[in-house]
Amino acid sequence: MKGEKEMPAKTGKQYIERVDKAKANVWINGEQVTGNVSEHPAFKGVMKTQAALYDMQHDRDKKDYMTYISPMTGNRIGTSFMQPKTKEDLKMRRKMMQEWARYNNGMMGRSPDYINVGMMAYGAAAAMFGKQDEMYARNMENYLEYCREQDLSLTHTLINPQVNRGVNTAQLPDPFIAARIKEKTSEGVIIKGARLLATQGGITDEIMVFPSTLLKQSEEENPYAYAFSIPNNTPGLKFICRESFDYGKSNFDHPLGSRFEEMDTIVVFDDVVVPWDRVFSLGDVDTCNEAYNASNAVVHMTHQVVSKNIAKTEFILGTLQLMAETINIGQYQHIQEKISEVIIGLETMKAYVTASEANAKMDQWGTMTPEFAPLNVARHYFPKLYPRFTEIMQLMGASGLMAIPNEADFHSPIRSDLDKYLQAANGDAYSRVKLYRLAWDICISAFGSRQTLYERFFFGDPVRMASALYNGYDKQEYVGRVKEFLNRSEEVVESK
Ligand SMILES: Cc1cc2nc3c(=O)[nH]c(=O)nc-3n(C[C@H](O)[C@H](O)[C@H](O)COP(=O)(O)OP(=O)(O)OC[C@H]3O[C@@H](n4cnc5c(N)ncnc54)[C@H](O)[C@@H]3O)c2cc1C
Ligand SMILES: O=C(O)Cc1ccc(O)c(O)c1
Repeated sequence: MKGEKEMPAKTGKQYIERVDKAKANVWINGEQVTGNVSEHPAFKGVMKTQAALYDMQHDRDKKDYMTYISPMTGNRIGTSFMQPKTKEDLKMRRKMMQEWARYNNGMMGRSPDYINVGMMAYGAAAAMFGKQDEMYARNMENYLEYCREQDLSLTHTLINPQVNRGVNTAQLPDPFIAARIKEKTSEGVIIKGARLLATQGGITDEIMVFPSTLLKQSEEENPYAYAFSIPNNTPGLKFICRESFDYGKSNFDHPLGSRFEEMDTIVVFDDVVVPWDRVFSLGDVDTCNEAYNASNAVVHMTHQVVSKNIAKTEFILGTLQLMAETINIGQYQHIQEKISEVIIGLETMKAYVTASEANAKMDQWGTMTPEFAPLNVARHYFPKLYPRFTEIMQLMGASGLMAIPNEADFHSPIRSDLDKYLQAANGDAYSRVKLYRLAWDICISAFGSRQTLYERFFFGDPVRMASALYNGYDKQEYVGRVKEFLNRSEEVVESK
């Protein structure tokens, strides 16, 4: 290992300057963002938060685990890019990811560590991309190094447009609805069509365009089989945003939406030229289908997800308990039972992560890899838990979730009414409304509803994921035990 050199792990300011300077083609509310994206009302809150995450890499008290020394360059870089070699490395990486997650209360699912750990795994497993052409393996390896040493932020897009899920992509009315390979030239590969749903689309440096839901092994699927990454400002690339859930309100009024609104974007490729050195796989259905699992990217990304969900559950638990204390409902048994459900969820998530780290093993790519089974179960379980958490918040909050005048009301002539009628057993009206506005932003607002949808779907369709779990799980040992038991009881009957 070389000695420690400069520190390219970037600061928040560098993050913002880089994204602003890139001037990606982002559309929102019928208009193209032409000025600095970080000053646009839809993005400025979340970019400020993301900048704060990057600044933690430079915090004197945190930098020893938020960053590490790159064995390749001696640079001090972000820990989420680290290839773990020991169980201690995994723990350090979790500590780093949870530091970020606790800052955003688990409300930013696509903080850059999510893709960084996936990219680390793809880069470590680069050899698997080189089956058809060694160049792809080299590209993958070089790209990981580039992301890591430049501390890039990445969005990603894996899903084809939701036009007709009853047919294969190739059978849609127009073969260029789902983004596909149009042409290969000396410059690179020309891609045309669209993909969904790039969260953080307009506020990152680059986009990773990887395969998702399994492609069928057939000639007609080949143009849809590819993996590449390009800068968000590549000519022809366009991000179409949904309406923003950051309405420009204060932190008091919209405590979460004003800070953590990540945005989701539809990605359009209008004859985008992907340079050859950014192509990791092309027309190779097999490699595309196996990349996610065989590289163990799925395992490392799930390690991030579950670590993040621990922070999110802690925050839900704290909010519920504070609500119970504020209006004095903690003594009722059903309230205790409901909060216990969240405690059980929290302890379960913690146990899954602990087990995955304790049973971690070195994989074939030289990466210390958490045990997948507990993490896999956690990623199936949380989409069921989280909607229940928000339901519990509604059931405990009741009218309190609607008796939430905003900050302007507290600075108006009706203040004395608010102080009198919205006071709480434990707290004045202002702090009680502040808390209940937070609860509203968790379980009712557009921001909160999107969080619930996110937890249900962000890792794939839960129905098909459950089928994959069912089909991949070895059940025969248990079937055998039952058969053995049934036979055993017959023997007892016969011998009587
Ligand atoms: C808030 C949010 C953020 C997201 N962020 C990202 C991101 O950053 N990057 C990214 O790439 N993706 C992202 N996604 C997309 C996510 O990966 C998909 O939502 C998920 O994979 C499900 O795919 P789909 O939305 O196309 O649903 P569909 O596949 O269209 O499913 C719609 C419904 O039809 C059913 N269905 C469809 N096909 C079948 C079938 N074959 N068998 C059984 N049932 C079927 C499903 O069960 C579901 O009920 C995000 C999604 C959300 C909601
Ligand atoms: O690949 C799939 O089908 C599901 C999937 C996995 C990881 C993601 O980040 C994502 O958005 C969707």
